[in-house]
Amino acid sequence: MTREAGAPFGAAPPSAGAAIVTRGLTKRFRGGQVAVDSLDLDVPRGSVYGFLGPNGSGKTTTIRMLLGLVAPTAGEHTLLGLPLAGALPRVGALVEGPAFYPYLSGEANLRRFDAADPTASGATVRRRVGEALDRVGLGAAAGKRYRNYSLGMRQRLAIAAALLGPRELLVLDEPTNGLDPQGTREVRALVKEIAADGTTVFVSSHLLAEVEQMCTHAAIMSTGRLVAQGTIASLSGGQVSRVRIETPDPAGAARVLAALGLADVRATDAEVTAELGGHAPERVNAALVGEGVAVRGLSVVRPSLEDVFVGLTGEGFDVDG
Ligand SMILES: Nc1ncnc2c1ncn2[C@@H]1O[C@H](COP(=O)(O)OP(=O)(O)OP(=O)(O)O)[C@@H](O)[C@H]1O
Repeated sequence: MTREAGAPFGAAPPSAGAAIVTRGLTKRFRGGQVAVDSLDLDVPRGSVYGFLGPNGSGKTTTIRMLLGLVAPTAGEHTLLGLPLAGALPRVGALVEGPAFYPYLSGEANLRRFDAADPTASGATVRRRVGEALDRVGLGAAAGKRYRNYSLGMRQRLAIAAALLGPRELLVLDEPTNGLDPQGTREVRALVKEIAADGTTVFVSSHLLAEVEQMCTHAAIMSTGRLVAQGTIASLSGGQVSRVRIETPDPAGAARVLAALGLADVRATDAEVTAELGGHAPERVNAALVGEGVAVRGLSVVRPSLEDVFVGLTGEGFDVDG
């Protein structure tokens, strides 16, 4: 690939508003295993971008390449439209969380953490630590010892450590992993708050439901390859919605749906489903009732990211969380 003067890449120029762009990003470990295979990511600014894939699909390796912690075998990337060195001061990251001292307070831990950063100014540390603690909702617990923090508070402190400077992009590797349900809720809410303040958040997860709840966009990884990316709505919209009718008269309902022109009508003992297509559910209901078919329930089943993932890869997925 030839590099044009002034342009980060010679081919497929990234959009101006991109927070992260990768082109052909590849990592092959010694021994020949390809952990990440020619990855082309486009992460828009302002998005909460879910980087979704089962364990071992290459998420952590990608994040480590994005942050310069491991060298790519091939490919290129920019953060905030800049090469890595220029961008990193504006990027906060949580990868394999920082180790905190259990006997020190949250505030003292952040001060120690900040002191280890040669680019951080000692003159502003008090203010920056205070602001980071407030931002993650730990202002009132700043003086409490770390060992007395709940799991959610510990993870929020780790995120505070990533927010000790002004950040335009926050990269979080599986931030809810190992948390209890309360901690998980706290971290998800915090991610949304940080994004609402205008920071782009790139967050990896192996949990589909989590990405659907928390993110505006997603990329789906499978064994090192990107199988889809886009807004959550566009990813789910690639598959068709179905209407489901609960009825004591499935045969009658199936006839009405077929007569209306709905495709793929399937009847069981107590319900009928069909592809909704462009039909309005209320009209389907009216037609059924008009034809004397008793309707106990009518619902529209929208495809989830799980359906998309299974359709694209044939693999199952963790759906809890
Ligand atoms: N240093 C390494 N040397 C050799 N292989 C590695 C190394 N690091 C990761 N791998 C392999 O690369 C593949 C991708 O791993 P990676 O950790 O990036 O996946 P992941 O999606 O983040 O999964 P997890 O959530 O389990 O960390 C895996 O098969 C892993 O075993």
